Amino acid sequence: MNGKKLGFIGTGKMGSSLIKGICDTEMIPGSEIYASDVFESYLNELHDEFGINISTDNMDVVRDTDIIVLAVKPQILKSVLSHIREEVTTDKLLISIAAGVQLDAIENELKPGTRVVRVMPNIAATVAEAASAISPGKNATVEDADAVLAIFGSVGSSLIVPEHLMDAVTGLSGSGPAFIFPVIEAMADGGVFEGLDRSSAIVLAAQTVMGAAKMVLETEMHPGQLKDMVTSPGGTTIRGVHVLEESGVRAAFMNAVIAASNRSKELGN
Ligand SMILES: NC(=O)C1=CN([C@@H]2O[C@H](COP(=O)(O)OP(=O)(O)OC[C@H]3O[C@@H](n4cnc5c(N)ncnc54)[C@H](O)[C@@H]3O)[C@@H](O)[C@H]2O)C=CC1
Ligand SMILES: O=C(O)[C@@H]1CCC=N1
Repeated sequence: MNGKKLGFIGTGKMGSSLIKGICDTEMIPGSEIYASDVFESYLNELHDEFGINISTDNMDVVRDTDIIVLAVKPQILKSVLSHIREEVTTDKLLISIAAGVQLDAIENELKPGTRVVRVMPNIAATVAEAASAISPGKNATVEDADAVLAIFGSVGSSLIVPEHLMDAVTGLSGSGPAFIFPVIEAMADGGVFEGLDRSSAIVLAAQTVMGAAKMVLETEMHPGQLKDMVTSPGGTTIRGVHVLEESGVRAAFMNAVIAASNRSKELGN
């Protein structure tokens, strides 16, 4: 980070997840992180746990830092931008993680030449396993894009996508953890139905999802090929796969991603 200070405006679920992930991985020490929120209790918790600098005034964060993550709800982003506009000089870099809000809508609220990068991370930043996609704005430099890739790469994986695909990313990996948590819960329910205790069932289900994901990422084999490795002819797994296919599970997951992407498009209008 070359001594650059990082700021967060908004320390709710996503802001605090990013701060926790970044502090835990020691990408940036808490003493170099500044955060503001309207709720003092969120700030105090983060200050006590990670030693970050806190304020209830967003202007303090803008003044004291070089890179500022906007982690407020899309619906209030515009009012936050208009409030901080005068302090956002061209030597600062703004990062928006707001779902749906397009780069030009952000840039238009700020002074000409302001450097903005749009990012869609996910909540797994809190355990340094986020999937993040990044789209640099028209004034962002290559160094800006690299810095943002490094920050979000420190709490998971990060890649660059053209901005028109950000809604797709939001539907897939931004919202995706909420599609997988119920899968883990439901698989554990199945285990409980068959007699396992709840906590063992949850550990077995969660580890199974993590192991399957790791195999996809590390072997680079097609998920279908990996599925075939588990399904013995006439065995147990194919019986379960048949039930899932009868339930239309693939279409349900596709439709969930499409619905969430469509909502992201709506938020941008
Ligand atoms: N929750 C998630 O999994 C993800 C959220 N996002 C995006 O992150 C952003 C934040 O979402 P969440 O953290 O889920 O929402 P949240 O509601 O948990 O956090 C928003 C925070 O902003 C604070 N806030 C409200 N008005 C403010 C103001 N004027 N100045 C400073 N802080 C203010 C709130 O007190 C709250 O702590 C949204 O734009 C969302 O689209 C992106 C990826 C994943
Ligand atoms: O549900 C939402 O709107 C936010 C954006 C992606 C994940 N959570």
